[in-house]
Amino acid sequence: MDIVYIRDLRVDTVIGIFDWERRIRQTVSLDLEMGWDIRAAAATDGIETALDYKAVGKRLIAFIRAAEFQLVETLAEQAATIVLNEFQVPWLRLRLSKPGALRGARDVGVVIERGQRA
Ligand SMILES: Nc1nc2c(c(=O)[nH]1)N=C([C@H](O)[C@@H](O)CO)CN2
Repeated sequence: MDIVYIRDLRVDTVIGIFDWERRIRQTVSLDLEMGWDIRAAAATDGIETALDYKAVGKRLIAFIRAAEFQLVETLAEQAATIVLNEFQVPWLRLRLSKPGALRGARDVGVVIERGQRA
């Protein structure tokens, strides 16, 4: 299975378990690897058979901007569901990072894999 990816998609959102976090917007970063056979797109040189990473990115930006979850787990899971269901992606690996959330660490977060990898 080939992979179409998006790296370090940064979006401001309401995220966190503490009262002060409910009153501000914080930046999260998303890395996304999506299983996709790219041969048809390469053979035709047409976007019709490609997995359009711009369309995926725009959809996720809109969703994450409007979200108000407490946990990175919830945001990651729901973002993954959107990609699987709306873009016919059979498998994905998604890293959701929250930069600066833990003093001394660059970022924290979750990595999930969903779907069936061919
Ligand atoms: N597994 C998780 N642990 C923690 C989360 C989370 O979303 N998932 N969130 C927080 C706080 O919101 C923290 O990011 C504030 O700095 C703590 N632990």
